[in-house]
Amino acid sequence: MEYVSTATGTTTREVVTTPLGRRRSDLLTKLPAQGALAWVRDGEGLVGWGEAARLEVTGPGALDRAERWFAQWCADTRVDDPVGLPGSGPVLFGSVAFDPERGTSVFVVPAVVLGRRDGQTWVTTAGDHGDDDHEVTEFPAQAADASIGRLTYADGALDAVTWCGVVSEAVRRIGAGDLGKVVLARDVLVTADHPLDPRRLLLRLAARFPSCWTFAVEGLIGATPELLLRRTGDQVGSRVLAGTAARSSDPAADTALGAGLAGSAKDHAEHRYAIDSLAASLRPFCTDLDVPSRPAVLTLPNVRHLATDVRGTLAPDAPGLLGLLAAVHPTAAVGGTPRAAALDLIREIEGMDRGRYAGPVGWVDARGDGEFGLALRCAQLTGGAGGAEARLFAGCGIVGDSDPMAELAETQAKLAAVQAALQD
Ligand SMILES: C=C(O[C@H]1C=CC=C(C(=O)O)[C@@H]1O)C(=O)O
Repeated sequence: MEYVSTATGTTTREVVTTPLGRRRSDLLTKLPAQGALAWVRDGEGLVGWGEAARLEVTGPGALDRAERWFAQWCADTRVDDPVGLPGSGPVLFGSVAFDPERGTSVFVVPAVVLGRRDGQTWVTTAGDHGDDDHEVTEFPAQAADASIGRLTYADGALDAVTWCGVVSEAVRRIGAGDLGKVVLARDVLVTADHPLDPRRLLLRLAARFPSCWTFAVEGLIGATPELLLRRTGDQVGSRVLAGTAARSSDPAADTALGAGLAGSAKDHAEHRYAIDSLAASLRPFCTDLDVPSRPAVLTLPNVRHLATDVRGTLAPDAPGLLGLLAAVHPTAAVGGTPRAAALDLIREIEGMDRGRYAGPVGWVDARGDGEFGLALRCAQLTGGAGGAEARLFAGCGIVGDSDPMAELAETQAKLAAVQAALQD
């Protein structure tokens, strides 16, 4: 497909997608260490680097502004895209602040994108970049096995005991009838002996969590099991998670933990809030929305979750993907119910700036197709270029019968996803 903008009549930029046939090499090994952008699941997806365009945005209407900005960028660009698949042609990577009105959301159109879908691989180049930007470097996959030495952990905003006190306060507020559910998170700080190469972390996360979406945008790196919204044409989908159980290395105990989750009234209540919030905010934009009545159990190496896959058909006048994200985020998987009361309580008692943790992260293309997950099970690399520091995050849904110690243990099980990928 090729189209030339007539919006300005002066097309100066060009985006060219070139098919590369059926290749099997690992997309993540092609990334440079600096400015790595990634959205990969089970060997397919997109990786990008370099910046043809960039937008940092904060304040009311941040996502709608980003949507208009990318639409204009595409309208002013000559596109040559013979591949014509979701993710080919111009692509915008985004990492949205948990609170887009107060935090900064980052959007990047990469200079180079390598994509793979249904076994087909392509490369897209954007803007007036020299050949150097298009050169594909190779991070040796074995380098992911290299040690980064000792890791030292420190408390983030709150120590564990204080955080349990915050959970108790939330339980009290829920008991008092102020709200039904709130998600509370904590952070821990980690310092390594050697620089934290994002590619090492990405490769290790992708290998351990092939069913999760391994992502990187602006130093926020993780493998999330939760898909907030996928749009393909007029089809929209979401994988809603809430309700968690730990795993055990003892098979009988592990089976019992899984059965306990499947039968847990507390976890089903937590899950229901998340499903209802997504369905209520998405339904007005859909001609039909299929919400299964009972969740499935999703098993990951470190935890199990209650999971529901929601599917719908968008109405012809539905907003674009970024506009839809603005409508549905935050669901009660990361915020709470009622939404406004939960966000107020988070601001009042959580004691931490979430930044882009628990915000939407993913990509959208010029057709409006794209995928955004929730930035969970992630680390924000904080040490700058060649840095060896990171901030890790985990949160839990709190309902009326939550036990603070059990919630602390749940954050530890969730943090273990990134910790295991960092460690030797
Ligand atoms: C907020 C997080 O998880 C959410 C997603 C799945 C299960 C959750 C839970 O059971 O509490 C949380 O809602 C996190 O991992 O930081």
